[in-house]
Amino acid sequence: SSVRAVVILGTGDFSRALSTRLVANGYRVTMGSRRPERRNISARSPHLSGVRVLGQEDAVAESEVVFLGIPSTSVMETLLPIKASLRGKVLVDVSNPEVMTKGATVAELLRENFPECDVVKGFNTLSAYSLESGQSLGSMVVHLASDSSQATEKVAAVARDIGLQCVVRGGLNTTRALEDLPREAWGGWGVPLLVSFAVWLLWTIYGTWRYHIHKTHAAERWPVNTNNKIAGCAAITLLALCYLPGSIAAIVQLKNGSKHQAFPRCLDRWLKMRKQLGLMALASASLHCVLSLAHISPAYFKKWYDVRTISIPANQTSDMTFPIDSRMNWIGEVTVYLGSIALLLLCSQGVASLPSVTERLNWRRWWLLQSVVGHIGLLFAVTHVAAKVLPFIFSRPFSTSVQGMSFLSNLLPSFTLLLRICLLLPCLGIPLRKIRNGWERGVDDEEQGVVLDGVAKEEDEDGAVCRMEEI
Ligand SMILES: NC(=O)C1=CN([C@@H]2O[C@H](COP(=O)(O)OP(=O)(O)OC[C@H]3O[C@@H](n4cnc5c(N)ncnc54)[C@H](OP(=O)(O)O)[C@@H]3O)[C@@H](O)[C@H]2O)C=CC1
Ligand SMILES: [Cu+2]
Repeated sequence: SSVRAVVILGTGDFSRALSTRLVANGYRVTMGSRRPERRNISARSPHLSGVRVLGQEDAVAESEVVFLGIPSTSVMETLLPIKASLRGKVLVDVSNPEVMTKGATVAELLRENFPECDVVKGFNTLSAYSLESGQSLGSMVVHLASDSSQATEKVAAVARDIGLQCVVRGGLNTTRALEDLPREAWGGWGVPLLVSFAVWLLWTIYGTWRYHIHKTHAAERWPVNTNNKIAGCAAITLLALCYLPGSIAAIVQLKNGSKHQAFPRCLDRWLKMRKQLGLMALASASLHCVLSLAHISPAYFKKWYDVRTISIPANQTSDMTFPIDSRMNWIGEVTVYLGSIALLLLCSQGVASLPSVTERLNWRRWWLLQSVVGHIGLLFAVTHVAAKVLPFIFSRPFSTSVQGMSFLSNLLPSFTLLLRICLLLPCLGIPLRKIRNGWERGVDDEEQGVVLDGVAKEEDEDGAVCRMEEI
């Protein structure tokens, strides 16, 4: 069914944005207003020419599909007086309540009060701004909920006509969840942000104590010099926190002798936070890189440079020029190199985590990027920090090295890496693969039909879905 005419009640931001898209796609749009004579919509924008504004009751006669672009609080007072003329219409509730309300949603109230109408809830997750200006409309998704599949299809057809994708969510009893969607402002970022903040705070406190109280560096070195160390430590800590839970999950599976048991709740939540933790690691590493570039010089990184000294004879009488060039020594070069590669690999992770890229990766490439490239990135990061510590570890008291931020910050990442290497050893790696191919301890092997030499059948491999805990 192709509805080529649409009615929109209200002349506000949402109504005008939706009209712009509809008009551009050849729809005849009629708006319903409380004061139609004062709403010269077609004069407001050249994109809205041809849009007619009528009184609310007159407007609804123009199409079967009526979008309710009015505040949720005035939906009932607007519609009840014109109930008779709404008979048989499809009412599209786009509202997001200003305040959280308990009890029935607007859509549910509409169903109750307008039994002769079909009610569809949707479009509320869009913003008027993106609707009006969105260039890549293909990636914009509308969620629809309704008790009537015909009504849903009519609204979905309109949405598809203006370049939107539709997700059908179910009946009107799911509208509460739909209204909560835009409210989930943190969208899975709440806990990871808190964790990142805690990691940063910890290193800030330690770094400030270490350099400005214990070592008496001048306070003016705090913003760049000290913060650079803090950012580096935070980055590698967050990176470790991103890859540690995958290995812990593997250990849990080995211990259970099965992959069919649920992980402990906290591990499960930790596994789901990895993307966000990885992105926070990337942000911290980028800051570390910028700050490093800002002050990389022999004055700050003595140990990384061949420092040239000149001696002037005491009885010098005439002017002399001394060319001084301080090149980086091999420690400096290697450290910067390893750090740069680590950042590069981390960036590739960041790009791969963009939804538009993730959607286009098949599971195998995704696994390669997230797990293989990710662990190589961790390896580079760990060796980058180790290159700062190891060359000097014997030339100064061990207790001094241990207190250093580089040494401390590398403990957890090294442990994470070591754990992963252990899991690659045949004695653990082979049982783990068997478990991930479905083998269970304590179940008759013949009954399971799993390849027992531990090498998964290659044909199984490509058909399988990516297993989250493998990363
Ligand atoms: N703006 C956005 O980004 C989005 C908005 N929505 C939803 O769309 C609906 C409209 O939002 P939006 O366009 O931003 O709001 P606006 O305040 O910009 O517009 C609301 C319009 O509703 C009409 N209206 C009818 N009755 C009343 C009343 N009692 N009080 C005030 N206005 C009334 C008015 O038109 P007139 O004066 O001509 O009668 C007014 O222009 C809301 O339910 C909102 O939750 C959903 C997704 C995104
Ligand atoms: Cu570094």
